[in-house]
Amino acid sequence: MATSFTNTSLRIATRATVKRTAINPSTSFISRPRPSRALSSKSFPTRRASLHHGATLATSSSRMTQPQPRPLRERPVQARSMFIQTESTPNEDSLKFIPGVPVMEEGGSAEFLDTRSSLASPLALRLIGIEGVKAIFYGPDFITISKDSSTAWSVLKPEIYSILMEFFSSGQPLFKSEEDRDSVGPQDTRILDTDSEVVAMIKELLDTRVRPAIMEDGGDIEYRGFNEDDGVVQVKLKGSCRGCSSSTVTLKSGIERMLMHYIPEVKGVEQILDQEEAIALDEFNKLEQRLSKTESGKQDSVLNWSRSFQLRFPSQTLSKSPFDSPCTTMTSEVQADASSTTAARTITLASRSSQLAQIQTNLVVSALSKASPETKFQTSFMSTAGDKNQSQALYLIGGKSLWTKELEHSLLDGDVDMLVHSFKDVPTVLPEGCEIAGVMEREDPVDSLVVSQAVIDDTSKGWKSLDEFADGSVIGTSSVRRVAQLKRQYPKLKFLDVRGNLNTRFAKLDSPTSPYTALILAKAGLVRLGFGNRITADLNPPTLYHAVSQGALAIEIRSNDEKARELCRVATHEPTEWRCFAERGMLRVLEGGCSVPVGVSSEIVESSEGGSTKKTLKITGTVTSLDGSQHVEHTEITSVSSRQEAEDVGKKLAKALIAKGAGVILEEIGKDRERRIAESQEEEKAKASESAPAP
Ligand SMILES: NCc1[nH]cc(CCC(=O)O)c1CC(=O)O
Repeated sequence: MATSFTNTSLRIATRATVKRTAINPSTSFISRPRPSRALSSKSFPTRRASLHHGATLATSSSRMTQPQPRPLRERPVQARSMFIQTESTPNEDSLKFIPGVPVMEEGGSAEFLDTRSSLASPLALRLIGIEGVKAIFYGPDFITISKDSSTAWSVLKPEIYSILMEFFSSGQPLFKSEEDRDSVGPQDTRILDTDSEVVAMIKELLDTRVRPAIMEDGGDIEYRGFNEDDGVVQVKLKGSCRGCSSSTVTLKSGIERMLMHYIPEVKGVEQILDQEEAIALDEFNKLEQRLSKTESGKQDSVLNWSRSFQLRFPSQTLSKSPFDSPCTTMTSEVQADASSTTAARTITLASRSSQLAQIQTNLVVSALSKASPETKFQTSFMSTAGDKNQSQALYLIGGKSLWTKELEHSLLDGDVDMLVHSFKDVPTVLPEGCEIAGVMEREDPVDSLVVSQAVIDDTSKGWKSLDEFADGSVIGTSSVRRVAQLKRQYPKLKFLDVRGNLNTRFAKLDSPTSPYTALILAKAGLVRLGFGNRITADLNPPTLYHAVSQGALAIEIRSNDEKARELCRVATHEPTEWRCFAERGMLRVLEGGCSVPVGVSSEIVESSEGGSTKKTLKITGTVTSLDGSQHVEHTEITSVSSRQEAEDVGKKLAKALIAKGAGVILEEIGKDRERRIAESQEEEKAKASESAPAP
């Protein structure tokens, strides 16, 4: 990373918490019409096995001692459905390509550093043949490609995309033969009969705890040995971690501490470096020393920086979770003083790193660029608490700012300038210093029913609406709002949580062992991701009132950023803005986040009245008890002439709902949530004491 310090994108290059992707809508995403079926009926095995001592460790390890026969099979053909996503890694010269289909289907990983090793895999061979490509790494569902720093991604990407598309749509196997696959895959963490208990535990921890987190950032770690005399574990960092300076910090503060915590015999972790990595690291250390000596305000001629710098290492890295994504929690940050402004300011838009969030951010960028062609925009993606916690019910994690908190930190720190959110995920109360300055035109805000393909194809069923579903049919949704409203009208239906991105959800829906008859999802997300053709029916009010601000995108800025506010204003769709502010006004009074069963529907009707246009807001709000037994509904119809007035109508609506009994329903829900949170905390505590290290 040291070489990238020489330009003005200093903060970009060094903040690993912020993932950046250059804006180039035509190449960032390559999309084609979706097929009528889900991409893959196979969901990835999760490797986040929980770690217990003794017995559990032994049983889960035996799985690894007896490798299963793994027949080489044709890959499913994805001819019409390729959608390749890229994700930046903490290493500027490594990029994660996510084809949306499994890569290493049986788990594991493989790395190719030259033509010779690439002979095992036709895909790797083609990729390594691209001039400027230095290494290829296969993960479970991604391919990390590393380049030399003198070649730009913009030069490499088109060819990489076309090779990946061609390969994944051909149905060819990833490896030439089974032996080839076995020869490249990591054998390192397979637990052998000859391994001591300590080594088995190290391998288990690396495999179940460290590896999945590192893979998030496009890298991998390999176990290389354990010295019983001095207690040092040797590892090798691969993929995007190869030659990346922040991975050294990760190694020391994260992996080492964790291994030492669980295994008292471990006294340290040491990285095995290739020669060129050793040189790069040495350079980094020198630079780091130089930086810490640089005094405030002094000119640093070598790097041409004009301001003061701070070198900050996070002081506390392992407060709660023993190990999280290495580069989001443990990284060295070099930060330039943010006040070094230039005439042409580049506006950085940030969002979550999900595919939908990236698409939405790009939509906003193109709207802003249209409104202000002379302004430069770039994007930055990061994962949030909501993304990381995929297992717990949303209802229980509950924190209203699940999807926005980390992003808001970056905004307030001045690392980014605009946050792009699904408006429905934005809490009604924003942090001090932040505000919503832009609202883009809304997609259809309704929820849609997506019936499983098997049920549609089954001639004895062929159900296309909730009315037709047999008693006991299971609907997949994690939204208490949807469950509450539908329980009330369809007591025959059952509801089951479903999480993950849309591909994962469709895979769950269409799996042969699927418990679900159908899913209910926001139409806007389906449409934006190109899954519109999977919609079986829309569920309009009064069957189902949608979530507050559903289908709209909001741009959040720092309140003191006039330039950003001005840009947002031009790109704002006023009717959407007013409707959403009215809906949020209601929710704010009801004090609910997206996890309370509050539904809404709104419209603004324009009419001419004596030469001027009159805008009439019609808004209906609903509050339903969790079991569907109680339900209140109220409608306001008022003429409005500003966003503020619209918001006030929403507040008035909320008060009317409370007067009709909504307050009692919400209070009961609040109590229920507290009880369930307490229960799940008890469970966690019990689990934690079970798995605590032996004294
Ligand atoms: N809570 C998840 C969420 N947040 C935003 C959307 C996409 C739809 C939108 O922009 O409102 C979704 C998916 C869903 O509810 O199905």
